[in-house]
Amino acid sequence: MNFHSIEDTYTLNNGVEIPIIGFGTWQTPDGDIAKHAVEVALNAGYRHIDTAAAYGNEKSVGQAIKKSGINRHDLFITTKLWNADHGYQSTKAAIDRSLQNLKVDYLDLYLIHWPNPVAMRDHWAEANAESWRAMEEAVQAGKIRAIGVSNFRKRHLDELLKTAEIKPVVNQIMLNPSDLQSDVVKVNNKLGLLSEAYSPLGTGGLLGNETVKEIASEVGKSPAQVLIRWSLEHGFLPLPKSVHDKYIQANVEVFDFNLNSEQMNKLDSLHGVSGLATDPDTANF
Ligand SMILES: NC(=O)C1=CN([C@@H]2O[C@H](COP(=O)(O)OP(=O)(O)OC[C@H]3O[C@@H](n4cnc5c(N)ncnc54)[C@H](OP(=O)(O)O)[C@@H]3O)[C@@H](O)[C@H]2O)C=CC1
Ligand SMILES: O=C1CO[C@H](CO)[C@@H](O)[C@@H]1O
Repeated sequence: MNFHSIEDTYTLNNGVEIPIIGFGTWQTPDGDIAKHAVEVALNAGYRHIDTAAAYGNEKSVGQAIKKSGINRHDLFITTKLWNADHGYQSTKAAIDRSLQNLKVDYLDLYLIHWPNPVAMRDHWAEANAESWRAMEEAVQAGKIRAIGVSNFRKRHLDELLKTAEIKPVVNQIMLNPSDLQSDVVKVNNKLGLLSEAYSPLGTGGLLGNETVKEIASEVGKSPAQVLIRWSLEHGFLPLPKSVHDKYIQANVEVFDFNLNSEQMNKLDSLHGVSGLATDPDTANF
């Protein structure tokens, strides 16, 4: 893939442009830490922030965005519907709550966080369909520009598409050399969904891997930069998270090198070294 800068975008299947790297915020504590991290990210050139109601930091993300003075239209903000809020009425309320927390008039992308919460296990398909209907209405009302899913597998997508009038644009899944999830990526591609790569660094667990370190020294970059570049080379959209200024900055300095096919193959063969994606049908939340 031929990317040149953090300003490059992918085009979603509804025509909306999405910046090719998003700033992750899971486990970024609400308050000063989240505000500072987002501020540093925006200064470093990130324009795409990935948060979720479940991360508990939407308010701080919103405050940092406001303080930055960056034009709202130059930002891309994603948040997600938490498991407790599935269903038509609850989803409507959850969307309004996220808008209120973030202090924005619209969201760029809103995702169903998990397809099969424990509390919905006997009626997950109906719950997703109802949540989706509320999300579609929010699109019609101008509250959301694009809607998508996260942690969905083929069966969840097939069910959703039976009733969806607006097609999902994104499936955000765990994607890194430890789990390529080729079956899910294949389905995403077939359906025209962009694969967003969460935990691109294996939540930090891949950074000490010998193969990753060896390739990092071959190309003169850090392990994190190699993993983020790996994601882009695959056509995924990586969402690296950090609360440290120097890492936040370094994680977007990935446009001055490439990985050759031998290096990509070596990384692709690291299956399981840092765990596998959680099965959404048995996940305990
Ligand atoms: N939809 C979903 O279900 C999920 C979505 N996500 C999204 O994806 C994002 C990223 O995934 P996440 O699992 O958080 O983790 P990442 O794979 O992005 O790894 C983050 C970890 O790596 C460390 N780190 C980051 N950059 C560097 C660097 N350059 N050098 C050394 N260490 C570094 C961070 O430390 P430190 O912060 O201390 O700097 C942190 O411990 C999330 O924040 C969230 O937005 C994640 C999980 C599930
Ligand atoms: O985004 C996420 C971060 O971690 C959570 C677990 O604690 C997940 O539920 C969720 O997918």
